[in-house]
Amino acid sequence: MAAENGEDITVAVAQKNASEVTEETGSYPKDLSYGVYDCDPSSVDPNGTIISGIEQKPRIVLMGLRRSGKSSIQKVVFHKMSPNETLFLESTNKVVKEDISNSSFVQFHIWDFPGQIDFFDPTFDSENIFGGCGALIFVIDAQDDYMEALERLRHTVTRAYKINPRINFEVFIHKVDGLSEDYKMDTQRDIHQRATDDLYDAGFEQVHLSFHLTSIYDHSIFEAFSKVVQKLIPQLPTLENLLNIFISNSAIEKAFLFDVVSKIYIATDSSPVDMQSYELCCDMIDVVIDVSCIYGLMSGDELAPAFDRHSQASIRLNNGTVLHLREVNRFLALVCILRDDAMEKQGMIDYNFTMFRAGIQKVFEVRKSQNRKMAAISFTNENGEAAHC
Ligand SMILES: Nc1nc2c(ncn2[C@@H]2O[C@H](COP(=O)(O)OP(=O)(O)OP(=O)(O)O)[C@@H](O)[C@H]2O)c(=O)[nH]1
Repeated sequence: MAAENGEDITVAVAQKNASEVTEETGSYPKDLSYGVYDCDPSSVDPNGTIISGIEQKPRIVLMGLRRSGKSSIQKVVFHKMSPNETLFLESTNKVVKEDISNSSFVQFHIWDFPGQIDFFDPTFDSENIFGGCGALIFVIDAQDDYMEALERLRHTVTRAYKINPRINFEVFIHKVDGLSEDYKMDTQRDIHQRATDDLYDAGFEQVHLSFHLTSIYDHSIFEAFSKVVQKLIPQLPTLENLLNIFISNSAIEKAFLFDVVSKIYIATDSSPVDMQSYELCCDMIDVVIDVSCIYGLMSGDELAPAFDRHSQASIRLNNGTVLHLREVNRFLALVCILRDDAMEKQGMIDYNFTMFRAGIQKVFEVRKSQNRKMAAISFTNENGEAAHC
């Protein structure tokens, strides 16, 4: 098989029942998600049990001027829409609320707001919208004049901050595919400077904005979304720590923990992320799923998932690098980049991976039991009477 850059690669995909499968670890149950974000009395019963289906998930709000690209981002990242198809998307004229949780580990609600939303409209319930918001993504079209967008950004951020100072404010400087490298950097610097100056002048110098250069035509939008989602995962430092321990003991150069469906990485080790490595790992997931769909399913088994507990693959590039993928649970895959010679110690990698996987399972079990306890406490005060959060 030939890679885009002309490198020859060999693909070895271990499928169901393949003899190379070294250990049987089983998949985690679906409810080992990253947990309840805010304690909402309506989402737990008086016994403290989280009522399935209405579990409170982090909310991500997408805002920005009309045609800035909000709906396209959502469709490309979570619905596998091809970027060219977004040309035919109609303008959104009401809030579109979506629950991203059907088949993925990355679970949250995403609210896509129409471009010209009027904050003074009595139907715009700021308290409710910003009150339960985990991240506010403000999309700015970098190919357009952005002065109006900056004005709207200041207005949105100040209003949201007054209601909920815990919101993570993320600015997507979007559609940068049309800009040269130099112009991209200049635009980012300019937008950064103006946005922070505006907030300073408005007396909100304590508000922190994060900036991301994005485009739906490359992996930058997935990378930016990964960073947004990671901030909403309370267990992130533990996951990073586990990854650090795993790679340093297995002679691995870089490891990403991916949500397979969205290709968002929910954690990586502490070495810097370079876009090329991230793109390679994303492409590897596509290859594994495609090969699994074609050759991995047994006849009469068409409805079986392409990604399951036996999924693992190694792709050897001709520059001495190997990409190695392992299933962690039904939704998560570990994708590692390592040197060819490190693969000689496959037994050690397998053993460390089993430990890593068990560690991850424990992290989510602890989180789950903590959530249950919190929910129970919120329903009984010290006199044993029913109380509210
Ligand atoms: N070049 C380029 N065009 C993009 C990008 N993202 C979105 N677009 C285009 O921008 C246009 C507007 O996209 P939408 O997603 O409808 O914008 P929106 O912000 O949801 O618009 P409203 O619903 O009116 O608020 C579409 O034609 C998209 O194809 C990008 O990264 N690069």
